[in-house]
Amino acid sequence: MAPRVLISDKLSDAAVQIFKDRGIDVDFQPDLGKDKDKLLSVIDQYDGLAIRSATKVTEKIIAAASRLKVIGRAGIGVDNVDIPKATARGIIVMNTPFGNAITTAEHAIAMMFSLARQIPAADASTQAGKWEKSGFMGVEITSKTLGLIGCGNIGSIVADRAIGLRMKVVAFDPFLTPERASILGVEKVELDELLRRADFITLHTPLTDKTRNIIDAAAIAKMKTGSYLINCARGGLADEQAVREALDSGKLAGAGFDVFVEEPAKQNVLFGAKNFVSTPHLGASTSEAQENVALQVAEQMCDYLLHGAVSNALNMPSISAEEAPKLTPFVRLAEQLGLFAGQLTESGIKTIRLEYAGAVADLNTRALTSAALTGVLTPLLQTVNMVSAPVVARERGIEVEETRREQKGAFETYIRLTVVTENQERSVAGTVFEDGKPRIIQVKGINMEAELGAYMLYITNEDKPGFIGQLGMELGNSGINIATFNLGRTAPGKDAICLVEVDGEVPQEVLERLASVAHVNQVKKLRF
Ligand SMILES: NC(=O)c1ccc[n+]([C@@H]2O[C@H](COP(=O)([O-])OP(=O)(O)OC[C@H]3O[C@@H](n4cnc5c(N)ncnc54)[C@H](O)[C@@H]3O)[C@@H](O)[C@H]2O)c1
Ligand SMILES: O=C(O)[C@H](O)COP(=O)(O)O
Repeated sequence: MAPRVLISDKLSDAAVQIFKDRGIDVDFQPDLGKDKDKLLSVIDQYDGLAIRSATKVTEKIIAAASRLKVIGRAGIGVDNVDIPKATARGIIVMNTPFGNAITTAEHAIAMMFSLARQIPAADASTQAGKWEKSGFMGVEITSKTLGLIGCGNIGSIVADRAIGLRMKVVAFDPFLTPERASILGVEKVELDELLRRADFITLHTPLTDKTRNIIDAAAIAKMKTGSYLINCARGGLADEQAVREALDSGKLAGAGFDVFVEEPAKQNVLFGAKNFVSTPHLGASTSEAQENVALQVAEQMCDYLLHGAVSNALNMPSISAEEAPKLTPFVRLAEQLGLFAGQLTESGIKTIRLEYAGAVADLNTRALTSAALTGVLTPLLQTVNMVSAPVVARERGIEVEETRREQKGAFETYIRLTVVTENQERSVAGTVFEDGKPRIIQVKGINMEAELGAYMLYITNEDKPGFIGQLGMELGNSGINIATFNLGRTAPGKDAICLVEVDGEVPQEVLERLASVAHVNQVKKLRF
């Protein structure tokens, strides 16, 4: 059955066409996202949800989204999605981090000019027939200092445009390296210095616990009298009440906001203040940007739903469409190794170690580790997947170690997974053969070569004559057909491991009989 996608926000038609062209069943309901109850009642019918900022993907929506695999945000900000809850449910959340960056940067620059020349107020006055030529004295932008708070994708485009306008640009961004600042031509400064020096301040950070109210009354007090504030990033970065007071007192000569604490902002403390310019979250609203983000989100969602390729996910390592076919058999192998070890593990896991040797070490090992963790954790928690497994492991205090090394030993490439518990350390290694099928090549240091079928028996025994015959007889007498049989041992007469693929479920009483066969130490059934 084709995957089903719901578009619940106003996205360009280009997205609908892409979903259709790629064989995905798509419902385009641009206003549905605003109706929480309606969304809640239909969300269980979809594998994918494409949104902008109007759809709020809350914990409740996620809990009801029993089929949902991917949430695609046609845009940048994902503060309308409960990412931890989506991650816990194994739902990928992806965005389009660059598609509307230029457009939003241009909006910030437009705000700056609007404020400097009071264009909206002058327009209203002129069209009202007042011709107040002396009432709208402006300021020049050339040679003024622009203070960027946040110098990522959008902030750096704003910097580039401002430098082109002959402004001096200073930036506060703890993650901006001096090298990057120098490439951009901006001066990296601390926040207090920025507040003190800037004539125009523009906000370009996400809304986090650290950035909420980054411009509050105390910050405004440090700003130059007569400076200007622009917020085209997120409502809540500036304290709206404090900004209103600063506009009223003249501390701020103007403020331009595209975003508000509460949206849609039908009423706001800032409305009506002198030289306050506002737009209704239009930062990304150009036809170019909307086409970009719609195309990109639709392509990304299709790639994931149809091929497992992951790009721009916020809660999962990327897997490109090119690497997905190469990676897929190793993902399967990593998961099988994890399932193998997970089913044999009965006490609390302290550490999971992954060793990638040979060519596999050059693949996307973060994705492979996520797959291996999924396998280990699945016997404990049925609902875990590649998105949620790393988080679940971290929450449970499991240490995950990854090493990569040159090829060593008989196989060109392999993955070894070791599970360390309170009581023991158990390792299992595997590779992918030419036929693309995963094989187990070593269990607890014992070499073998086994394909894993749906029903397996894992038997540890002493290597003594007659064991195989007796095992075969017990299974035969119980009507259980052996599909494949693989043996390995440390040395003749010593510890041995037997992996048997059978054609169906092995009942408990048969397991007990097998466990009582001479020289058998342990019998376990495994499912793959
Ligand atoms: N108005 C709109 O329509 C619109 C459109 C697109 C994006 N946005 C918003 O613009 C903002 C910036 O987007 P972006 O694509 O540039 O994001 P980005 O992740 O590329 O850049 C954000 C920058 O903020 C910096 N940062 C994080 N915490 C900080 C802190 N405490 N102090 C200073 N800097 C900090 C980061 O290091 C990063 O460089 C986001 O909030 C996004 O949601 C708004
Ligand atoms: O984060 C974003 O991409 C912007 O806020 C744009 O939001 P919108 O897609 O709802 O216009």
